Amino acid sequence: MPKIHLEHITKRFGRSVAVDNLDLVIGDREFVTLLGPSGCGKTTTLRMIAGLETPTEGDIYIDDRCVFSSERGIDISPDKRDVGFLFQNYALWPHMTVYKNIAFGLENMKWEKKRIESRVRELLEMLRIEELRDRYPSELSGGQQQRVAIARTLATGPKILFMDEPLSNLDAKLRMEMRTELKRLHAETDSTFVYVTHDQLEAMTLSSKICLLKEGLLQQFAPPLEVYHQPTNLFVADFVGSPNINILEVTGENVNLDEIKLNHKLLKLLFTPVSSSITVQEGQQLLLGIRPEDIVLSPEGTVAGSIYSTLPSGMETIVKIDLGGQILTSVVFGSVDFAMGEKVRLSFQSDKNVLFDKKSERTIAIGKLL
Ligand SMILES: Nc1ncnc2c1ncn2[C@@H]1O[C@H](COP(=O)(O)OP(=O)(O)OP(=O)(O)O)[C@@H](O)[C@H]1O
Repeated sequence: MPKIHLEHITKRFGRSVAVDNLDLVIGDREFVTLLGPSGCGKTTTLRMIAGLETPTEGDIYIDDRCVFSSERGIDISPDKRDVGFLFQNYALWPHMTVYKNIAFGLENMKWEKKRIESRVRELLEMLRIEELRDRYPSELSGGQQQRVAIARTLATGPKILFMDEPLSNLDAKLRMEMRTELKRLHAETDSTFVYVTHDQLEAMTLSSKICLLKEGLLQQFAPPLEVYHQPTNLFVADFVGSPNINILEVTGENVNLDEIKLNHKLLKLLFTPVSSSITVQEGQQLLLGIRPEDIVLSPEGTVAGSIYSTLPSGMETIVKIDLGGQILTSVVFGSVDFAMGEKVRLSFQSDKNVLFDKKSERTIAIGKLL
């Protein structure tokens, strides 16, 4: 049964459209990330589902119950939607111990003392902070405070947990650690997680599904690897992945989904159109997307290029290759070193290269280069 259902949700602030006719079905116990550049409507979407913002148009259902309908005049308040929040500023009450901070909501709900004790113990254990139970927030590190805040939010067992950039105040190492914890936590609770971030890596690693927005418009709603390998358009392909996907201009007259010309070399294409209605016209301008990790440097490579620069970082090396004026980025596992200008040969190992129509920027086919 779908847990959250958005139908034709639009939010306008004056004349500007923050969210534009959004349809979304978030399944029970999913970990959905709202992803996109600053101002694309992520927070507004999250706040509308939570009941903190009123949509201009549309309907929202939670567990088949209508919690908002612009036409029918329904608007259920946040406290009656059975949801929990975890925001960037997760301020704990400074005069309360960790135990008290977590127990507070349960005391308000008039739970019995014994039941509260066992629930708090369970959460302290789940978040691995048992030894912190009698400390005050000022005696905790940022990461520890964040764990307590998560425990406090989870205490009442909300069906949906909303998180708006909850890790953005933490340093890189702690953020990584908390990502691991959040993913583990999601598996351990029965809650559906709706998470806002502009960090594509965070979205890729955490989510069961990514909802990628641009200027209030949904670009793609799919599992992370589908977004990565089968992007619906150029924006999506470019937004996920680091280093970014390579985009090459492909000369029109050589393209009919059979062959392309790349740096004077004809390459055979084994591509499958994303829809049966797609045809490529003679002379149509196309863009070819190749992920950096799919470029293999070897003497047997089919295409010739020269080294533009080499950036080793220990675990991997980013190698920039000049291909007749177009600079290609490739990632090689481990340390390699090339001289600037050195001649190399390369081939494309993946069957997930993407062909876009240059004008509409839509994906038209995915496949292999021979
Ligand atoms: N209360 C408001 N009044 C007017 N405009 C608003 C209001 N809240 C948001 N907006 C506008 O709506 C658009 C979407 O904002 P939103 O906060 O949802 O974006 P976001 O994707 O979460 O961005 P960020 O990553 O920067 O937080 C932006 O153009 C923003 O300026």
